[in-house]
Amino acid sequence: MRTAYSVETVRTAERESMARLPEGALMQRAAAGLAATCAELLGQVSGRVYGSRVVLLVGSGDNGGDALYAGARLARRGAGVTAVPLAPERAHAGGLAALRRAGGRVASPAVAEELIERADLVVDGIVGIGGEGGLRPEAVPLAEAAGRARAAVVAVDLPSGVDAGTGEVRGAAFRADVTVTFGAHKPGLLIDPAREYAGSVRLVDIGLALPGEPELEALQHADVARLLPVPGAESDKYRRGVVGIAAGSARYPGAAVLAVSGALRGGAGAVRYVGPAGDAVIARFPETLVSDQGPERAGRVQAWVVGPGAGDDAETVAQVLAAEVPVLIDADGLRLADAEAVRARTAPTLMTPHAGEAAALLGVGRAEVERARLASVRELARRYGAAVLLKGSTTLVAGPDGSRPVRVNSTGTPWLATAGSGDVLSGLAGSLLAAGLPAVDAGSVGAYLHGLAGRFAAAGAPVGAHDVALAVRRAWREVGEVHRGA
Ligand SMILES: NC(=O)C1=CN([C@@H]2O[C@H](COP(=O)(O)OP(=O)(O)OC[C@H]3O[C@@H](n4cnc5c(N)ncnc54)[C@H](OP(=O)(O)O)[C@@H]3O)[C@@H](O)[C@H]2O)[C@@H](O)CC1
Ligand SMILES: Nc1ncnc2c1ncn2[C@@H]1O[C@H](COP(=O)(O)OP(=O)(O)O)[C@@H](O)[C@H]1O
Ligand SMILES: [K+]
Repeated sequence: MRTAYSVETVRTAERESMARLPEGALMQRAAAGLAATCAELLGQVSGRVYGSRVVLLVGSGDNGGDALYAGARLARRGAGVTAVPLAPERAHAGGLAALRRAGGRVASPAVAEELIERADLVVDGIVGIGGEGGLRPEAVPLAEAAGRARAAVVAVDLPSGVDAGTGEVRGAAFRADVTVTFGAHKPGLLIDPAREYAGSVRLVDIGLALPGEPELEALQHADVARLLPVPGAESDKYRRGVVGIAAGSARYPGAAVLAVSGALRGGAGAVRYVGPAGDAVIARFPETLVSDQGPERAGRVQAWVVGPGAGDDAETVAQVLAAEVPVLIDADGLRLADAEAVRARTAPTLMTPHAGEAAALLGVGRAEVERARLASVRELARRYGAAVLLKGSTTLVAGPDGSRPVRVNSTGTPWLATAGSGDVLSGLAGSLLAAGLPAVDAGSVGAYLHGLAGRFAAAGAPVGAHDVALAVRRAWREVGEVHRGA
């Protein structure tokens, strides 16, 4: 499990470690890790460290201190290192002295853009977890120059300008090729839009003992492998779970077919389809149990999926919400569901909106949800008393009370932004619910497999939702391998 901790938790751990260690020890560990990554990148960009040109952009806090000490290490290896302190009188004094002792130079912000243009490596040490608000105006031209330059850009702890705790980006921010972060991932490094600014993220262990719960957790292969439902010798199709799919309409029969295609690959022993698209479903998947009697009379299921392509069929949604089994609500179902009925449910509920649907439920604009995904998913979970999976470039899954930790999915690909791929996900996650997974696990395991399947199906070229459904089996096998190997 990969985790991310809030700034507050990291600060507490930092204080505890500092009390035990000699002064400056944490910063030296951070700087050593940072310098190692810088040296590696210089090797890639200019073939060597010796003789390469490095520019340090230095703010007035410890983030700048990290950059200066790392710069001193590079200067000792023969790099030409120039520091540009944005507020020279307040730059980290020990760091500046160390850089000078190692042969590094110090330049005025007036020449920063020129230096950046000629650099092999730019180190963004302007601001880290002490940052508030967006990048300050004087730093904006530097971020733009770094974006234009051919130099590799390394961010210290975080790209300056992004919000460490939420992943929000207000205005300009540095775009890094690599971010070297210390002690723990910060939530912003795993959540868009900030995640995109961070490039690839490397964690340097500086020996922090992190107490308390993480803010975010990301499942990895081994975690998913442990959660996958696998039939035992005594299993039969009913014991494996029956998932009911109440989806599709005369207008959107394809949504039903796609939800069923996901459900057939999610571990339930049988898929029951209820709705007006039975003929289309059977034509594609003869193994489906089809009924046109409505959810109440369709026969037993262990979980329902309701909503994909459902049009305006509010009665079906109401019937599903009244069932005493886990329910996944997606797409039109989210619009048609009565909020009181959702809150009154006693069995688990998993809602799976994309940003637009989440915005409609919260009564805000879509951009607001995309800007603040973590707060949005938590707020929805709290309001509905339901687990919520917020889809999109970063998929987040929050438990019913929106508390910590929220799961973040790391496997997706933008190729998944294709019509109907959400329907596949709802069938898949619903099937996992029917197989007995708790709502947050069903959502996060579903998103994990779906993301991996999207990668396999796409392999660098466009895909349709159907291709994603087909690739779920490969994703499952790949994850399962870890388990068998363990
Ligand atoms: N956690 C750990 O264990 C360890 C942490 N370490 C490192 O310490 C870093 C945290 O250091 P920190 O607390 O000194 O804050 P930091 O991020 O340098 O920024 C504060 C300064 O920036 C300024 N400033 C504020 N907002 C701004 C903005 N929007 N745009 C521009 N400037 C802005 C503000 O200046 P002022 O308001 O005074 O002008 C303030 O003085 C952390 O990220 C990591 O790198 C490691 O050394 C080892 C162990
Ligand atoms: N930029 C992106 N990066 C990664 N995954 C994405 C991106 N955009 C969309 N997705 C994923 O694609 C799927 C789209 O679902 P949804 O928006 O419901 O589409 P539809 O309604 O057409 O099925 C979701 O799983 C979502 O997380
Ligand atoms: K930074």
